[in-house]
Amino acid sequence: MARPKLAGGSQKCGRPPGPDSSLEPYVQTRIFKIIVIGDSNVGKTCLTFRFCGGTFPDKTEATIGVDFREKTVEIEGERIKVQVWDTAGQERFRKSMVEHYYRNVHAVVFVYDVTKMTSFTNLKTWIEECNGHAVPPLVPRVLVGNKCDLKDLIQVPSSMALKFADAHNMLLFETSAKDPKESQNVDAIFMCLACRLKAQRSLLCRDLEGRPGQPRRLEPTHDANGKNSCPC
Ligand SMILES: Nc1nc2c(ncn2[C@@H]2O[C@H](COP(=O)(O)OP(=O)(O)OP(=O)(O)O)[C@@H](O)[C@H]2O)c(=O)[nH]1
Ligand SMILES: [Mg+2]
Repeated sequence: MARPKLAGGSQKCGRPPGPDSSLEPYVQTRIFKIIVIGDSNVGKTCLTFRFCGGTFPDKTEATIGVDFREKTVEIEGERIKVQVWDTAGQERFRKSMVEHYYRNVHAVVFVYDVTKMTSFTNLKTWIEECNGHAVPPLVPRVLVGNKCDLKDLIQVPSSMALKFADAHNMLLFETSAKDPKESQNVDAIFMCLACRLKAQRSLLCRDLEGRPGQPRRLEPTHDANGKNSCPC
């Protein structure tokens, strides 16, 4: 079984101390660890394939343990490595790995299959598992209904999914890993999370840089036009 390369610990602000402060700033690529969770067969592997590789795989097999995929994206001039953990949906292929999934996670994507009601009702179990691993409330979560291309087979109405997403403070994306016309929508899932994380971590850095004993205030980041820089 693949041993996970553990992410985290590399999100430093500023630059390391150096002998010559006139040198170019040392640029460290930040890594955001995003885990993709949900029942077996909902399309987690295909969604991560679509985002990281831009294609829909001809054939997939049940994921064993975890598969890692990566994509480097640029947000407001900063290169960020999005490290996607494609987890196993089948209990027997995930049980020894669960602790690794949640350790130092930065964001969580919950996936269900819009053509399979049980994959939607099982979401509460996945959320319980996530909560049981003490994932901090600041870690953003999104809900993804996959296989929207199978229009005649839809069992989970959008209204029901939206209500659930609202109740759990998540954004909802309904999409298809298979339909190439949906590829931007698939990208948006991960880009939205990366933008949020970047914004959050800028606040955190600014907060940590505050002088000890000084009052600290967290404010949203804005671009040059004064707009909030997150697209979602
Ligand atoms: N029609 C359609 N089929 C899809 C879509 N996404 C995935 N599939 C199919 O669904 C099946 C399961 O996809 P996977 O991505 O392997 O599912 P998984 O969630 O990774 O499953 P586990 O690894 O067992 O947890 C495959 O036959 C895919 O071809 C989609 O958007 N539309
Ligand atoms: Mg898989």
